[in-house]
Amino acid sequence: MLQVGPWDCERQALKESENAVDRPLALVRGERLVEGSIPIQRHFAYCWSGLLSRTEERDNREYSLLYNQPSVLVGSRTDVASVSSWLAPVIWEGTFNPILIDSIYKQHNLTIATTVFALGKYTRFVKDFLESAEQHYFVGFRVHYYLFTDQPESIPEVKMGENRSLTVRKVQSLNRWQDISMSRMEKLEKLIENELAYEADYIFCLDIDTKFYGRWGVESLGRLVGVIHPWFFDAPRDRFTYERRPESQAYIPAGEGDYYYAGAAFGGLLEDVHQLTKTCKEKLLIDAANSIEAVWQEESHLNKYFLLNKPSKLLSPEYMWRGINEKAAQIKVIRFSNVAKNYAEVRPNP
Ligand SMILES: CC(=O)N[C@H]1[C@@H](OP(=O)(O)OP(=O)(O)OC[C@H]2O[C@@H](n3ccc(=O)[nH]c3=O)[C@H](O)[C@@H]2O)O[C@H](CO)[C@H](O)[C@@H]1O
Ligand SMILES: [Mn+2]
Repeated sequence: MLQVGPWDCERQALKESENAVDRPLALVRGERLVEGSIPIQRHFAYCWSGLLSRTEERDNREYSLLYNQPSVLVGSRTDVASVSSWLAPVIWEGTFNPILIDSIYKQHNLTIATTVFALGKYTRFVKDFLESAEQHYFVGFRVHYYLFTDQPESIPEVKMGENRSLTVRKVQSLNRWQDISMSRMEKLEKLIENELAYEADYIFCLDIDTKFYGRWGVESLGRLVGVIHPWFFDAPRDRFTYERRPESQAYIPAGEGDYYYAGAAFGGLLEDVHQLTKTCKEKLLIDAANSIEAVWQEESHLNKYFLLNKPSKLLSPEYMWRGINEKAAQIKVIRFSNVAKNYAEVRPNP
């Protein structure tokens, strides 16, 4: 007589849906894995996906995470490079599994310091930046924002989630936007040196005239992290707007360079970003003493630094896009983007 157990019924039902692959990931109890067949494991994965925290609280036994087998033969993206020639990963949508990577980093109890500057009329960008960050940026992780401004009184109240905080620092007003932009390097150097050592593990330094539209999470963490500039990701390097005058410390000769990196976002471990900001500040000072200002200010120096000190991780332009309405075939998700601004109106000088 044919024995039909409860597992067989479930197995049958699941076989039918087996081709609807890409089920959400979930924690599954270890002993079920031995008992069930593959479709049954998937079934549990699916059914339990909403219950992770509750089952974890209830039961301290070991859990394993179910997900599609990673292939060593086929990359998940074939239209873009997901690794540099020095073997730094390039992070694109589809190259990582958000739930898996979150579960790995969750165990480490990390704090991500995040710096922004809003001087003069740029205070108008603060509200959208912070509100959108609360929705998309390292959700579920500890984030400490540091906001530097010449007008602390005009910084709006933004409701922060659990384990998230904002520190506002007053800084001196400056007359030229170029000086505001460049002065960030020194402020960051000092912040890391004087305050962050016991406060944070990683730091990201971001432009404020921006907004988050999609996940920016732990997949972005690395020792030294650069973001590929959205206007140059598909350009040959002779078109990159590197500083081309040998008199500047930011000089990069024709025929050299890897990528063109955005000045609007970089990060990494405190120590590595400290070294970066300190070096860029020193080079900016040497340039100033020689009466030369690099064509894209600190962004030019950042590009020189990254040429000599290769980032250990690269973020695709999904992490610093041109604008929410701008499209490119390779950009499947806009995570963080410039917001439109009238340069003449918002900047203190041309
Ligand atoms: C997408 C990108 O990579 N943007 C870079 C680019 O132009 P951007 O046009 O993005 O520069 P920007 O005007 O946003 O200035 C950079 C940042 O300086 C701050 N700020 C500037 C002016 C001001 O009046 N008040 C104020 O607070 C603010 O945080 C702003 O986000 O080149 C700049 C340097 O030339 C920086 O490297 C920017 O990061
Ligand atoms: Mn900007």
